[in-house]
Amino acid sequence: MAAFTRLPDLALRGYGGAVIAASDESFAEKEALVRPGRPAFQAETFGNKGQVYDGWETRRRRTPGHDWAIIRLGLPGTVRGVVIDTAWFKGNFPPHASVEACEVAGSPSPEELASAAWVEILPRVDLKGDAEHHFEVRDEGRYTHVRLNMYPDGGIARLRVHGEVRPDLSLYDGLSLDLAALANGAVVTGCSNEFYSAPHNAIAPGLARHQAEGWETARRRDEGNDWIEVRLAGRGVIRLAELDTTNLLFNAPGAIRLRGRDGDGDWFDLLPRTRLQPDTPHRFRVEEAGPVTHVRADIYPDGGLARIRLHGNLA
Ligand SMILES: NC(=O)NC(NC(N)=O)C(=O)[O-]
Repeated sequence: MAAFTRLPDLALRGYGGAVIAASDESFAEKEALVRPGRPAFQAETFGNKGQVYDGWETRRRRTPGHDWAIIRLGLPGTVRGVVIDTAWFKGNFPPHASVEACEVAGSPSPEELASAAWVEILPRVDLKGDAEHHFEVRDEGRYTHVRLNMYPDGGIARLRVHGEVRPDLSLYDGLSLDLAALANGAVVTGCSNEFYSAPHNAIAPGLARHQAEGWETARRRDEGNDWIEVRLAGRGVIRLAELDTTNLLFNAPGAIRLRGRDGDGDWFDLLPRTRLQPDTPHRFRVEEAGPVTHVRADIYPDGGLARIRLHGNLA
């Protein structure tokens, strides 16, 4: 698997991504492109529009041109790689695709985006049927939207746009914010175990609807404890910690300890070892702590967290 897939998928529906326009979606809906999870398939499930696919599928073109879809990134940022997945599209995959990107502030309509300064971040590539294609992107731009082009027509199950989140934090000037939020530019820099679900889930937007939408570790069989480390959105002072064990009923940690460090400095306590309850959104004030750039949460002994939110102010 390409290294860039460790980075968050900026287009993911759960991160606020949306497919806002497409040239055509006669056979299967464009929204599927940014759905989480592997594409599903059941043979010979014919509806009134043909075989049912978990993906975006256009009609067979009878005119020149090509099909395209515009995706608003939920998290604007720099793209390091894209995954174009033609899963289950075997006799109807597009033989070629390309990806463009643009940066437009605010909330532009699809019509307004037509005249944006689109940059080709992935030149036309060859595609196979029923395959996950990984393409590295070498472009330092910050983008808010991407346009997936397929030549000439066909079906693509998923588009993943992995990269580094680059939010516009000027909106928060003078205000407090969640310094640990992925959407604000925080990133998980390490964790002890991610057997069941990814640590980035713990700093994702919104609430976890079930256990798999949080971070969950395997059962520990030694004397140690699990932990997660986050590089904050910026250097800041934390005032309030929200430590959410929602959906962890029989596997919530028994306790948690929060420590912070400022750059390369030593770790110091933000929250001493504190008891946790299962399936509970705990809130704790953080008193008298100096500015930090990184936070480490130690959970005892294992389990995971649905969410970790660290509200405060940029220093
Ligand atoms: N059997 C098919 O999948 N046919 C086609 N697509 C759908 N969805 O039925 C097609 O023509 O590309």
